[in-house]
Amino acid sequence: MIIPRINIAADSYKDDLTAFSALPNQVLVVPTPDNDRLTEILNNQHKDAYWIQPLAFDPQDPLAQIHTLLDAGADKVVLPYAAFANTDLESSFSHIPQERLAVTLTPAEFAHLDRLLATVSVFILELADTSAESLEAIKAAAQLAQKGLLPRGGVKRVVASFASSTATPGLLAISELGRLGVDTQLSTNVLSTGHEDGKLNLGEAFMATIVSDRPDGLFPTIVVDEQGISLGLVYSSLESVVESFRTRKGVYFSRTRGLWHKGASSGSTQDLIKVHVDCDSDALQFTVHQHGTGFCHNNIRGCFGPSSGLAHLDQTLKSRKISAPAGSYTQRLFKDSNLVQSKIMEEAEELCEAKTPQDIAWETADLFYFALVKCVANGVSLRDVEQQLENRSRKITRRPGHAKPKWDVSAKEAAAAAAAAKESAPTAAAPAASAAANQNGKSGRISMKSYKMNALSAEQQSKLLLRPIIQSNDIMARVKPIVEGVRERGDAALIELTAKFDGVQLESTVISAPFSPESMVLDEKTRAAIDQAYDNIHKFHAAQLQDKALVVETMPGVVCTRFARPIERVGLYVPGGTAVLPSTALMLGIPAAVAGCSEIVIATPPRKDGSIVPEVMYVAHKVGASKVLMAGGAQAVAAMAYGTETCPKVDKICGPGNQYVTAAKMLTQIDSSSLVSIDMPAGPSELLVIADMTSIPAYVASDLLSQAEHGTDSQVVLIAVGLTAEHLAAIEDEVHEQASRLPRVDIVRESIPKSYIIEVESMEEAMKFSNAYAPEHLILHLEEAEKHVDQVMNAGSVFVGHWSPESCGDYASGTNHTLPTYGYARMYSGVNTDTFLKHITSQQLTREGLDAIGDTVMRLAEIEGLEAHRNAVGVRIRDIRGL
Ligand SMILES: NC(=O)c1ccc[n+]([C@@H]2O[C@H](COP(=O)([O-])OP(=O)(O)OC[C@H]3O[C@@H](n4cnc5c(N)ncnc54)[C@H](O)[C@@H]3O)[C@@H](O)[C@H]2O)c1
Ligand SMILES: N[C@H](CO)Cc1c[nH]c[nH+]1
Repeated sequence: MIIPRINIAADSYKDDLTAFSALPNQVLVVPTPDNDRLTEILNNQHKDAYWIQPLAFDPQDPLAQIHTLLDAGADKVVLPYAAFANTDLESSFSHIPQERLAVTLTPAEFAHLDRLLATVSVFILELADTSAESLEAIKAAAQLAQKGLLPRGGVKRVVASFASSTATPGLLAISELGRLGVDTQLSTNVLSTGHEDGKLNLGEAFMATIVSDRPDGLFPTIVVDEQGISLGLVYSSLESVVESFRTRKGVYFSRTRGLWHKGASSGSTQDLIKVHVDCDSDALQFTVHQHGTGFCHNNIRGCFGPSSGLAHLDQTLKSRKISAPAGSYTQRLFKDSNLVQSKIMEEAEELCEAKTPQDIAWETADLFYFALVKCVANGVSLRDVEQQLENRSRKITRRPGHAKPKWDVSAKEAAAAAAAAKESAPTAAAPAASAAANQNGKSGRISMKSYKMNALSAEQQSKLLLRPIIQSNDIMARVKPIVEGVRERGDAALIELTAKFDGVQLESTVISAPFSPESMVLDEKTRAAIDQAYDNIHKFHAAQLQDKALVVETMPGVVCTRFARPIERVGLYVPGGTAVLPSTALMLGIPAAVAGCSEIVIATPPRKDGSIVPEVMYVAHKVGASKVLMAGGAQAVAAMAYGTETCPKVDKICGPGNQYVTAAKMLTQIDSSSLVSIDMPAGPSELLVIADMTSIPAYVASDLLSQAEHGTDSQVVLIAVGLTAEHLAAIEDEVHEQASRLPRVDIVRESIPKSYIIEVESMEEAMKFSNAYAPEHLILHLEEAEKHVDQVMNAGSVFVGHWSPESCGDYASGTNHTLPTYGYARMYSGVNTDTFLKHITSQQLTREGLDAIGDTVMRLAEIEGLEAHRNAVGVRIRDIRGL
């Protein structure tokens, strides 16, 4: 093997680095370790395996300089024997891995080689000539040094170094050294990638130590890409290697075509990165950067098939960056760095929360995907990332590796434990202590972002209308196998998924009516509250029922009718993930019962003990549900959509839920084999408050927080109409103070930063923004609030004036709380009695009526070319008119 010695003090050093970069190692000779050129070379993230040979060290602290060089990415530091001569090797060098140190020895110092065997891995023997005497000396040294393997694998190396051009060895001498297992180090002054007088050709010198074991004298050559992934197997000849070093391209020897410049005709050329020789010096490995479609003539990347895993993802993303299909998710990610950032944070959090091996693999895959999107979007390849890892592995001084305080979970847990201990102490001040404990070690003000409408561009205003990002593609990918599992394997899948996601091992999945009294035992106060809520909600929803048919005589003798019929079988999803919501059972069950649905199935996640909360069971009983399905999430929706052995298939699924529930509703709705419809895509709760100077800060803040506490994805918005700075500050103070006292402060700490305040000058501006946002809930904290209801065009439900907290609508006033979110209030109504009805129309015509309308129908049928339609009227008209 040839090892070029590059003097980086020379003017030609950059050209030399490039010309000899394909060799596995280079020795860089530098005047001192702290050399600017060297720093620049080592700062390049694609460091080569450089052996750094400083000619002079700081005598005060040579070890510190060696550490610095190794940490900076030097593969080895080359020291003169003098550095080891009068030192206790054990105490000075044992902390430096042997494979990171090389020593230069003059002929007079060869005898000391023995002493260094446990400290260095490379012995560079300086030779004045290639005389038989010199070769004999180096042979003896080699026999001594090459005994045994290095502790971490690999072998010790002996290198013959020829200092001056007068002593340049010929190819024969290099070959002879190679047979002894000795590498040859040569100054770049005596090497050339071309053919220059008085210089050795690099390719020829390189090949001098390599011996083919084939009758045709060729060298099997494995071609790999930058990541070491095999592209194919080819053959090299002396001539092709010489040409490859000269052009720094992939050049091989084709047994049919001779010298083969890869890609010359196809365009799939290769930049040469490295040439390695195998351990017994009879085969080569070319590392290349492959251009074009790939290496293989079958138009794929490699002859052994396409790449897989991260390398495949890296290539796919790179090609998508050039030509992603318009509107594709990846294209959206490339354009929206905020979206990528949000996804990385989201996936990192999910990975931290993942517990099972399957979930950890899933979340890691998600995180890798978005991280790689960020890399590719910014021109960073997977190889660059791997290079960073390799660079880090070269450091010998380790960082402590502590997490930043913001992410230090142990510190947070310690703080939470301290706060909890303080809370339980008899002298602790209850509210403050509970706030500290509830914050789970987090501190800092809980505040919404703030904007002034007149400072925002139209584009910025539109961005504010978007809800916190929900990645439907991702969620869909997770939900699909769940839905398919339940469709194909019914109850068995349901039981498995409930164990996985809800941590409950169920024996059976459904409770059938009549429900046992023990399952719905409630204290009096709770029962009375549910009863009163039930009565009000029932009253309001019963009033919506039009039990009389609509009858209109559109022309004399032409009577059109519309009448309602209940949807027979309905499935009601009652969320139960982060909060148990019997109120949702009321909001869905009552209109279904009022509408007259004959089969009502209520699905809700079971508690850890495998039971359903008695409040939900009591509501199920009151609304006449036939079954309670003990399942949550996508699996519950799938069970109701397709039916299982125990869960009846329903015709419509209603109810809110998290993103898995919503995605499953949408998936099953578009599957025509399920024949199921849904109410609407109801997602994370949201609220918009419009407040003027008559608003009461504590009330405004309490309303905002009432929805912010639902989930981390909830969003609340405050439109401040002409508020003074003091008034606004009072609301913000209330938000922080009230939030800090909430048991669900952890959720609020995540949802409030996704929420915002927007200051406007007038009510017109406020209403315009609110209608564009189309909130699920709208609260008017305004003077004479009722006068503004007329201007509300888009909202799920409106709460008018200071005395109408949104919570009343959530529970008991009578209106429904299952409402459209994400802006769907532009086109959807909240759940109501009609949700559980379908309308059928009918008509009856008299003889006179048909006579009067007949010509119109026949003409229109004629225009559409539908003769049978025309004839159905014509055949009767002929009788009526006696034609
Ligand atoms: N718009 C409305 O009218 C309205 C009303 C009430 C509640 N909500 C909303 O409903 C939502 C309720 O969400 P929730 O999570 O508390 O309860 P949920 O019942 O909707 O979801 C819980 C279920 O999600 C599934 N799940 C959890 N992690 C999963 C994962 N990693 N993969 C697959 N499935 C998983 C589990 O099966 C679990 O049973 C909240 O966003 C709330 O704001 C909306
Ligand atoms: N606010 C929710 C609708 O977005 C419903 C609810 C249930 N319990 C309390 N609130």
